[in-house]
Amino acid sequence: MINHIEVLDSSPEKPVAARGTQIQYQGPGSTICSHHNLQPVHHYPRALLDAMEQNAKKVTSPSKGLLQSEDLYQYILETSVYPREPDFLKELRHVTASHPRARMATAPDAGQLMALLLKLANAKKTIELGVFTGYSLLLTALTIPEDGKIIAIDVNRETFEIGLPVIKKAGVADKIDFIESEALPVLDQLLQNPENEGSFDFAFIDADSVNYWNYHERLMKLLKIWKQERELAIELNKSFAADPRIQISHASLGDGITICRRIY
Ligand SMILES: C[S@@+](CC[C@H](N)C(=O)[O-])C[C@H]1O[C@@H](n2cnc3c(N)ncnc32)[C@H](O)[C@@H]1O
Repeated sequence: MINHIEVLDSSPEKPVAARGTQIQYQGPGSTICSHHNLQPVHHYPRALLDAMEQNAKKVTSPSKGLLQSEDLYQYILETSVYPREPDFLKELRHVTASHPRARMATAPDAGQLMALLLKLANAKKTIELGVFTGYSLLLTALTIPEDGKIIAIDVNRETFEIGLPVIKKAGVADKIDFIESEALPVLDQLLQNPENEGSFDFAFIDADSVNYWNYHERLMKLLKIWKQERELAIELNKSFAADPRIQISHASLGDGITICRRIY
């Protein structure tokens, strides 16, 4: 069962003090996160750094992902990603393409995964650190429900404004509270209000990698703690029992199986 999700973008193209990606999954009451481990680059073996450089060269435009072959990456984009990419996101991607730092934008294949995680987490209240022109922000806004909210923080409002017309056209600008600021003080300010503790369903961290650990520590307080599976199961069983639209059989098999038949 996935609860809140913290996603940290760990592209090696970012101006970072560390390289390497750690992906972590914890079971029930879970957190999924990937982040740079905080070792300076020179702590890595030379051979590993050389291999990383070779990989970076092999993957050309758009040079996202860790695939060894550009053809394979293109195949994935063309087969599974572009056909399902919402038109407003395509438009935002094209608007961003001429920007000299266009490569900072979330890649569409990463976006596809992020949309899935947002849905799996049933995310409604989210926070994003590092907006750039807004690809991941628009994706989040399109994915969360009508009454969902996103706090989006970036030091640079100018780049946010490049994508803003598309966000407005998509009709999701009302879900976004953009804050032009360094991310850390905003997180600290959010933590001043106890109501914000444990209130966010999803966080996307895509700003300055040197601060990822600082962000992570604060987000551990801001993100929701998911109820344990047992509590959820008890609540769910109560709701099933009270739901007149279904006929149920709660069988004492294993640790319990409920079979529902829709009758209304
Ligand atoms: C990789 S880009 C974000 C890409 C974006 N998520 C997207 O999908 O296009 C990183 C952004 O982080 C912002 N940034 C860098 N340091 C920051 C900080 N300390 N606080 C807030 N934003 C920061 C930069 O201005 C830049 O727009």
